[in-house]
Amino acid sequence: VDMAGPPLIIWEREVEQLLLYAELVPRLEDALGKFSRRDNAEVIQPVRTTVALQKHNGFLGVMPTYMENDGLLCAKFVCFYKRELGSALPATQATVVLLNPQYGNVEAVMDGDVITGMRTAAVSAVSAKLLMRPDAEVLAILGTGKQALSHYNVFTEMFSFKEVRVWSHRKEGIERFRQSVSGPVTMCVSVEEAVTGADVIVTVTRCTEPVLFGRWVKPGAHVAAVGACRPNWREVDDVLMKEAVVYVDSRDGAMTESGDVILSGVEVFAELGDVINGTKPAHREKTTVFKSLGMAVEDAVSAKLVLDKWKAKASQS
Ligand SMILES: NC(=O)C1=CN([C@@H]2O[C@H](COP(=O)(O)OP(=O)(O)OC[C@H]3O[C@@H](n4cnc5c(N)ncnc54)[C@H](O)[C@@H]3O)[C@@H](O)[C@H]2O)C=CC1
Ligand SMILES: O=C([O-])C1=[NH+]CCC1
Repeated sequence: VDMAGPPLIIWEREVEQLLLYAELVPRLEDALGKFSRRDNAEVIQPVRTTVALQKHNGFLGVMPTYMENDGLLCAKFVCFYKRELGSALPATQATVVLLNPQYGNVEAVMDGDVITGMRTAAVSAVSAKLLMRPDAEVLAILGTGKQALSHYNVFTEMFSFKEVRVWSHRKEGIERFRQSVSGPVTMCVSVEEAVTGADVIVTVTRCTEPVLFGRWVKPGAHVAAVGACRPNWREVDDVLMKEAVVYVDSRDGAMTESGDVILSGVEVFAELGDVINGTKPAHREKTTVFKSLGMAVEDAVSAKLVLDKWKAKASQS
């Protein structure tokens, strides 16, 4: 172990080349299951600490975790901002740090943007795998940013939808999105048009007020709600939250950070990890919402996968 040397630096392009959904998804399922077992000897993951960046209308989120049996000590620093509508600046910026749990030195510093994009989308895909109806045909994505793109990629890789619809508040956004994906998309000018009759709906906007309303959602649909990560931000309305069986990544995270959960007053039915562990049922036939906030264990197993693959590649050359 090189405790004195500088950490490895692995940046965006390399992370992009090394991370594959097919390898990431099973590791994320394992991490979600471990987290929900609440065994402190296995996983420690406190709710992330957020520091307000008042002048810049944003927050720094610090997301540490220790996964003892995996020998993983990791922290992500993620800044996220409430941007003006149409701002070209990114909504989030992230860096992941892997430490040696025995010695405490930093082993690797990695770009966290690709990891955040891919692990968030892959976890939403896991929620769909568990909670959507088996005959799901239509996917609707609200938003056309980074998360929209990663969600499109993993959902079309894992499932075969007959139609993928995309909505954004700006036409240019949808056009750009259409040009950056390899498969077909139906461009929608209104949210209602995009979600009516959809079997799976992904909300990946920067909205702080509801953009998806329950009255438009087909009974039995599955919604992965990914934006709105502050206790006073919303992306979906009370009608949808109350109609749905609500699943989350972390109960404590949702009760601390999710405006959609806190302000609608709904009861969280289960964590995704509970379903993976077989301790809570998957209500596929009902309308379901998976409220995602993002967890450190997801970043940790993603970063470990990147590091392992980086090392394997380095030893070959
Ligand atoms: N649950 C999780 O683990 C994570 C959640 N997020 C959240 O996901 C959301 C999307 O993130 P990115 O794709 O990186 O952002 P982005 O900035 O790349 O894309 C945001 C999208 O929202 C649209 N948008 C912006 N303001 C809007 C408004 N007022 N109404 C409707 N649409 C609006 C933009 O046109 C764009 O299509 C953010 O809220 C972010 O905080 C991000 C990372 C992880
Ligand atoms: O988990 C994550 O990286 C984030 N969740 C909300 C903004 C960033």
